[in-house]
Amino acid sequence: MKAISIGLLGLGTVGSGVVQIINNHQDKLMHQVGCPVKIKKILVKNIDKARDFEIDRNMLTLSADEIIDDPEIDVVIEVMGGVESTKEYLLRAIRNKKHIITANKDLMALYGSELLEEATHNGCDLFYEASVAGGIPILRGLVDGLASDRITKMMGIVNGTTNFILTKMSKYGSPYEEVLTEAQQLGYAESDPTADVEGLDAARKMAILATLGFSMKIDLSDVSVKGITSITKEDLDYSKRLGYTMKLIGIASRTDEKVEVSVQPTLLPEAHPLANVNDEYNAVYVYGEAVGETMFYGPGAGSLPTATSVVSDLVMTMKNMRLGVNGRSAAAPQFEKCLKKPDEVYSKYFLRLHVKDEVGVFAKITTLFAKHSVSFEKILQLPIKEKDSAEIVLVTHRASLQDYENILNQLKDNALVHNIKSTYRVEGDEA
Ligand SMILES: NC(=O)C1=CN([C@@H]2O[C@H](COP(=O)(O)OP(=O)(O)OC[C@H]3O[C@@H](n4cnc5c(N)ncnc54)[C@H](OP(=O)(O)O)[C@@H]3O)[C@@H](O)[C@H]2O)C=CC1
Ligand SMILES: N[C@@H](CC=O)C(=O)O
Repeated sequence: MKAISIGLLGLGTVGSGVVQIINNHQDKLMHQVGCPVKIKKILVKNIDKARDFEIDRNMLTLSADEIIDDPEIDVVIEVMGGVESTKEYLLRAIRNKKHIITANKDLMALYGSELLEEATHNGCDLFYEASVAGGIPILRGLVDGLASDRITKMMGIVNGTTNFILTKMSKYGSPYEEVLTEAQQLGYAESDPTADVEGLDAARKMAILATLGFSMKIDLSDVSVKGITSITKEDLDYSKRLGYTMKLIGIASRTDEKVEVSVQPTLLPEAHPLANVNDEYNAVYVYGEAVGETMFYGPGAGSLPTATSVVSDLVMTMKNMRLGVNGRSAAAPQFEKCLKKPDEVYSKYFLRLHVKDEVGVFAKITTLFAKHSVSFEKILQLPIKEKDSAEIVLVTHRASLQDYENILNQLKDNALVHNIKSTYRVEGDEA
């Protein structure tokens, strides 16, 4: 019985997990697909690098061509990262009739449709389950499990690194830099962690989720993004005091055929299930018109969890090979994209202001909000050390983004306001 031959691009955090699962689960794979699975070659950047697991050095190569042009290799697994040259490697591999499995959300968010089209054209599979939420089978859940439903909203934590950082900062008061280093050491962060902390990694995942969930081509540039770098200890303390937990939340919502996709630090009521998703764990709520509310939960990053998704894609590809039905992993988007305008996006907002400490200031601020029909759900007014200043911390009732941005602009120009310290979205009381 001929073994399925794999070429692996990358042997880092995810790649080493893939090797481990394929080697340790041979019996299970054999049972699932009816033939052995063998990794033939592995592309790395540095052959002499010390690795904390055993690997036959003869399997390692510095030349991608040895994998892409090898006619014996059936499936290319890409876990090296990068965009432009990685895209060229995968396009060439597809044209050489190799099936592709990738964990690369940077690539899929930017060039997913082009790669999927090329794969379909060449009768090849292209699966990318690990690109969103690591070990959680969310893409298959959307595309297969909820295939019969109309998805209206997806909301969740889709970046393990930032969830790890926010958990440690708010629960234990750990310093940001220290926890980021820990997340890097644990293999959760991207090679350049800026993508994690600036929200870009989560935005790529939300673009992929929204494209699949809404059958609409959502581009990365359609996602509004704010990361966690400006969150302060004071913000976390005030959030707690008001009964909230801060999380980096991605939302993709659709009303009629208009959509909003965003990633931003968000306050959730402490009892909200997403508020209790901690460390590197991810969770995504998916609301369907027929099914109602579903929640997908699990490890969002790390070697073996992510590799589990990669190898599950491999099993799917091999089953398709046995049935002779490869090349059907892409479904063309069904709907035209129409993004919501700021006056169609509604939320509550947390706002922290430093104002002049004088009689009547609070009433004047309230009046400014009231002019835009925005009222407050919670409010704290506190003296601060700075001379002549007071701090106001408030949470609004639901308001349109347009109204809220107009209010912020007026506050910036108001002589009573010394400083707008921070503002965050507040979610979680309604679907
Ligand atoms: N880490 C995680 O938890 C998750 C990661 N992902 C995605 O999986 C992919 C891999 O991530 P991860 O394993 O963490 O990354 P690592 O940095 O740990 O590993 C990258 C691997 O690719 C090799 N490599 C990188 N660039 C090149 C190049 N130009 N030529 C040849 N080899 C190269 C490296 O070689 P060498 O070993 O010699 O340095 C290394 O083995 C990324 O797309 C990431 O976004 C997805 C979900 C979760
Ligand atoms: N850096 C990513 C890895 C998985 O996609 C994360 O932290 O979620």
